[in-house]
Amino acid sequence: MGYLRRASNSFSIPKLRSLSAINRVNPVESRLSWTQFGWNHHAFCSHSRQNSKDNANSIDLSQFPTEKIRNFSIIAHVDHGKSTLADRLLELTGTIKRGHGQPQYLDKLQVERERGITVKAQTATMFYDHKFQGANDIDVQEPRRFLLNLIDTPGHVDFSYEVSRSLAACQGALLVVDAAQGVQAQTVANFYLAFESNLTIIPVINKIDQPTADPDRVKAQLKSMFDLDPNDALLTSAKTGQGLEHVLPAVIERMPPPPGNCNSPLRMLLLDSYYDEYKGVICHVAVVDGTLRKGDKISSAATGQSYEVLDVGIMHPELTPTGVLLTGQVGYVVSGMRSTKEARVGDTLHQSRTIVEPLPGFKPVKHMVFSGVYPVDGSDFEALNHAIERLTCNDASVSVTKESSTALGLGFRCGFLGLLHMDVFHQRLEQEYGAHVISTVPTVPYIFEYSDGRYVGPVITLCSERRGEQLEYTFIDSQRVCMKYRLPLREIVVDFYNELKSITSGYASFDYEDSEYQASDLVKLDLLLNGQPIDAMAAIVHTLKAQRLGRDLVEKLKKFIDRQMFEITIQAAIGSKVVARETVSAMRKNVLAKCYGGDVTRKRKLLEKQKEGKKRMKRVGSVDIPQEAFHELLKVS
Ligand SMILES: Nc1nc2c(ncn2[C@@H]2O[C@H](COP(=O)(O)OP(=O)(O)OP(=O)(O)O)[C@@H](O)[C@H]2O)c(=O)[nH]1
Repeated sequence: MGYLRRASNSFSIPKLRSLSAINRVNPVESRLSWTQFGWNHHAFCSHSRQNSKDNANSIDLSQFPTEKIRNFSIIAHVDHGKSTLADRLLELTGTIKRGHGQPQYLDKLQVERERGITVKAQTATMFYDHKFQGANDIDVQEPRRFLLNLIDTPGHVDFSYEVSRSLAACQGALLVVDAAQGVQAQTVANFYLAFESNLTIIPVINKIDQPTADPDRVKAQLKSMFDLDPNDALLTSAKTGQGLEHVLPAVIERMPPPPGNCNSPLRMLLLDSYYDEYKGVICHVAVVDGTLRKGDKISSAATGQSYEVLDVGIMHPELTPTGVLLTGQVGYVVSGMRSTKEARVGDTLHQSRTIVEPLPGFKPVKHMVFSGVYPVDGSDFEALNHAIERLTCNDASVSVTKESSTALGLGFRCGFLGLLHMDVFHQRLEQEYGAHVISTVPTVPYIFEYSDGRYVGPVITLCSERRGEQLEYTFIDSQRVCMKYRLPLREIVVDFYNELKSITSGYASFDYEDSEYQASDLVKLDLLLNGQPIDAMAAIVHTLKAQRLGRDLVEKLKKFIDRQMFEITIQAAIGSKVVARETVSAMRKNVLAKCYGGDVTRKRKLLEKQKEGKKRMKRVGSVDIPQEAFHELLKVS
């Protein structure tokens, strides 16, 4: 079994800062005396999905002061069952109909459904009636209705920015772990994200219906890695429904309510946004202090611009207007913002003409992979510009700057959090905006790590071949090991993950984070066509690998270039030194075809003239490089 996790000082194991204490601290315990209550509860369906539309404006949020609100996230490694668990909780509370025919309800994007992964965090508001019960069964109180905001987050490392932003609106997190697979890379990473945000963490061991489920082993891992009390773990099967009745009561009883002050001036955190053709930018917000009402005039702390609140409501799970959002509530606001530059994720929105201390916002994104994005057809530049504008409104973690290339024309240099993120971005551009793009070789620095038992040898070899430096080697249990490496990003950016998966039969998982820059023996490898450098194909490579890579690149490029009437040279060069060369020979026109017999001098003259002409063509001739060449070369370099 394999396991791979990130090389990070801040995430190194063991890192056990009184976790048990944190998990038990409930800031409002004394106020509500919750600790005296045991388990007992009933799920009352309060608002069905159908109703949510009919009940627009009829949901009275004033019934929900902060002590009746819980904001929590579901975090986990990829495929451990977050979205399925979210579905079940939405059904349990009547927020969506049971058997709504659309599994992973909160995975709304086409790309999420096609790939079966969560890419965007999604919030849904649920209502749940809960009965607190005392130590003896007679002491049961009347059910109280709670407003629960559930945020389903992505599991893949490339979208961890989504997770960290979502956690800013939460006071607790359900840490879902697959009962058979146990703790994996993103379990660790997400645990620490939640832990560092001071959230109350409830471990949920899911998929206990599987024949290979081993909840006791997972409990032991949770204890040894995170110091989480095994008795606090909930055992569930989001598939069969087993154990789910304990989840929301645990959320209500163990997690604290949001801490804000309803009497303070309004402060809300802009969590996310997306563009709607009719309404303009729709912002997802968490009201930290005060109250927001439809018609209010609000301002952005970042830009100073003011807006009128045109619509406000909750995601129940679709947009459901409520006319108001109170302290601690999470919802949406439409305020006539027209562009992404106005809706800045992490911004503080407040009542106009009121001075407030801006909220801390979010850590700036660190882009790991940069790649050029160009329209396939140069005349589509403006359309691509528009599409990227709209898409970045919904994906604040992409950086975009305009750039131009002699080979590809006008385009954009985009920064991504990883290759999957880059891939998903391209797919969304195509699916949601019909844009066809060419992307250039990804460039930039990375860092990561992993582990495994049986497969340790090949993994170590792979890392050494990729110029990795081992930093740590720890056993998680008898079958799993966690290895930390420092690797040049360039070495893992293209096919490292695939190779890792293949040499470990898919068992290894890995995570990474950036490390500081390091001095290295690097050169710029240029590709030249007829002596002209193709800037979009230039690469920074390690000196030791430059020659081999140069040879691979020119050989590969040769396959994509059609023969012309003139000879084409393809070269790889470091500065003025050519390290590899290939020639695409010219098609030869038979200029002597019409010379029947004739004297030798005339034939020679014709051949000389042809040679001259070809030289000229070679000088002025331009060579078409098909777009597949860019994709194929990306795989080589
Ligand atoms: N046997 C079993 N399968 C489950 C259970 N919960 C989820 N699954 C399956 O596990 C797979 C992954 O579930 P998801 O809910 O998409 O996992 P996720 O954690 O949201 O995945 P990402 O969004 O990609 O991070 C799906 O095929 C589910 O049907 C469970 O309790 N038991």
